[in-house]
Amino acid sequence: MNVHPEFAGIEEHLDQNLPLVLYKKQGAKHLNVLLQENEMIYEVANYQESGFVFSPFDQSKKAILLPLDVCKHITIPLTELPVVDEDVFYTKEQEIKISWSEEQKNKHKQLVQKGIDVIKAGAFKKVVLSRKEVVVGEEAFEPLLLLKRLINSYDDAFVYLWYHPKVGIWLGATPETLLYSKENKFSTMALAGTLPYQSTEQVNWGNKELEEQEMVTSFILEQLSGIANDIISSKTYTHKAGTLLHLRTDIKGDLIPEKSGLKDVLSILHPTPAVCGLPKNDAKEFILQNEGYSREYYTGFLGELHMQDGKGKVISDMYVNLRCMQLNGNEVELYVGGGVTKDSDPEKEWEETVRKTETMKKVLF
Ligand SMILES: C=C(O[C@@H]1C=C(C(=O)O)C=C[C@H]1O)C(=O)O
Repeated sequence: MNVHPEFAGIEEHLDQNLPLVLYKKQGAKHLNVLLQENEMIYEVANYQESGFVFSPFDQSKKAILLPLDVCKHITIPLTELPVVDEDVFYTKEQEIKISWSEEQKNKHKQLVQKGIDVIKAGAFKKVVLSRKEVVVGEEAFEPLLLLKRLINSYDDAFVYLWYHPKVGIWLGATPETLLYSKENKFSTMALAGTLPYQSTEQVNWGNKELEEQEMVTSFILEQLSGIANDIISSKTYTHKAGTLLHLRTDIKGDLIPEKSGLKDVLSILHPTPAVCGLPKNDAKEFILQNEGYSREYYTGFLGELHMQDGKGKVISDMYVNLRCMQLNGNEVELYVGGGVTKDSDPEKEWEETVRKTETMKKVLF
């Protein structure tokens, strides 16, 4: 097997502390690489730029851009990535390391209970509540090795490694598209509701999951109705994401250029009730006041802004930053959450977050 000649350059780029992103789309056979040639931090100004966007959850904070005109852009066939130890499809069954305490568990359950109480009191209908879990390894984790394992494990996800010396290293394998657009055509999805995958996708979804996913679909349809034409939504179906199942509805249509640019569409959609809640502003306020930590880029979005696809067409292709982690030497911070409604059970919500950490933990050890 030939290792692609550019690969050494990527390692060197990381060693030189220069910004980069490496990413693979669902089912793709190649890795995209953008290597920024200086260490400046560029912010997205108006979403008319070209490059790779990395946006935080909290829109009052700026999104970062790796601008195409200061980046070297390479694509590497997956067959030419370096071989790693377990380089068959990564199916290793392993014991998942526990890295949470009873105290953290109780804290999260109390947060969920508070969410339920506020919903029952009529303040809002849904809120997505999350937490951060820290995993400590015996030695420093190797970002490129973790990326390779994520690629091997989650072919259906958008898998990435993003680095900026002023922000840090983030990695993830997200199942959720925020917005794809080509000319005036767009597509998005409503993804919510979670069950463990236990060797079948034929599962009976409960009312809680059906309702919380429906809220996401209705929100998206309602928000887009003023700025898009010919909106079509698919049937709601079960979508497998690693060891989890979600409910998913695909939505597509035509944007009305006079009514909305990409910036407007993104600010209308983000954060959707899949990661924030409903009504959006009340839920967001509750999150910022009560979660007790900063989500940073988790549940933000990331992806291509006005870049060429394989056929030379200019597209934008953004994903919600889920199943993600921040790497810092031998410490990894995992970010996980779940949707809370009046029918939520704090114990089950806790377990759901534990299962979500497994997506990342599987590739750490
Ligand atoms: C918030 C997360 O995931 C989101 C919440 C889901 C849920 O509440 O069931 C399902 C998929 C995602 O939209 C996460 O993975 O941390």
